[in-house]
Amino acid sequence: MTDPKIALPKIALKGVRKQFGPKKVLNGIDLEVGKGESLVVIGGSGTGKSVMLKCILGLLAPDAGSIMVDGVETTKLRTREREKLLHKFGMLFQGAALFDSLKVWENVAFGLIQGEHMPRAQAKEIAIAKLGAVGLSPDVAELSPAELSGGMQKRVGLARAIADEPEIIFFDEPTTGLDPIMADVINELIVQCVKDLGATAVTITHDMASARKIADRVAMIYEGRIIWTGHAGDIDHSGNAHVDQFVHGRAEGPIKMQVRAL
Ligand SMILES: Nc1ncnc2c1ncn2[C@@H]1O[C@H](COP(=O)(O)OP(=O)(O)OP(=O)(O)O)[C@@H](O)[C@H]1O
Repeated sequence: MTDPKIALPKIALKGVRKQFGPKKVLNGIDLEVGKGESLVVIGGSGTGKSVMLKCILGLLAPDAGSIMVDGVETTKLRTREREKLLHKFGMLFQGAALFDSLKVWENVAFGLIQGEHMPRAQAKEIAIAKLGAVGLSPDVAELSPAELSGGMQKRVGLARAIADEPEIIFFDEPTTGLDPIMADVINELIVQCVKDLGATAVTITHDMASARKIADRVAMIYEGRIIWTGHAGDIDHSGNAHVDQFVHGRAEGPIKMQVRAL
């Protein structure tokens, strides 16, 4: 008999809804991410990609629906259980979100020292090793984030995201603000780090070059629902007019952009 756990998705969302006042942002999200899979979520600005990630992390409570991680329902967890769950996650935020008051290595080691109460010397050793994994030399460890270029800051953010060797990593717009070559370097590092860790990855991005490089599978969100999922190699012949328009960046098509300020 096969073990049912083998087929268990790492993350499974079913009927997830979230609205702010009258504004319905998530309208019944159904999505599964397999263990060790790299899923890229694409979709226009303001379609709810970040809200979806925040719901998975428990930073926002969905109004309805189920979110399972490793087969465990997470929407009703108590604080302590949620803290335990959060140890499974690493996150690379849009804009890297580093603390300028801390040195680079202290940023990387932040979760190890604060979350796991690891001694500073040991955490520093790990931080320097993780900086090495993203191509930064030990002398960078002593600098302040303000002294680094945008690409280097992203590398530091990536080193921080992997420092704790998380099972799941979220990447929120990892290439925003980078030139195309540095974006490609970051994409390659993401692929390498995720592979080395054997982690499950969920990336949200508008950058199709990044999606093509990072994704095993792509999901498109539109009007609060996942309207298409498919293998990364299928995005150019998805058979879905919304995906086609987005992937090729056409102004004309079924997706109507809000051009006036709200
Ligand atoms: N805490 C909040 N309170 C009220 N509205 C919110 C809140 N968080 C998000 N929203 C709204 O939800 C909608 C979706 O936001 P979200 O940040 O998820 O979009 P996104 O798809 O990640 O966009 P982008 O690609 O531009 O980052 C937006 O209209 C936003 O204003």
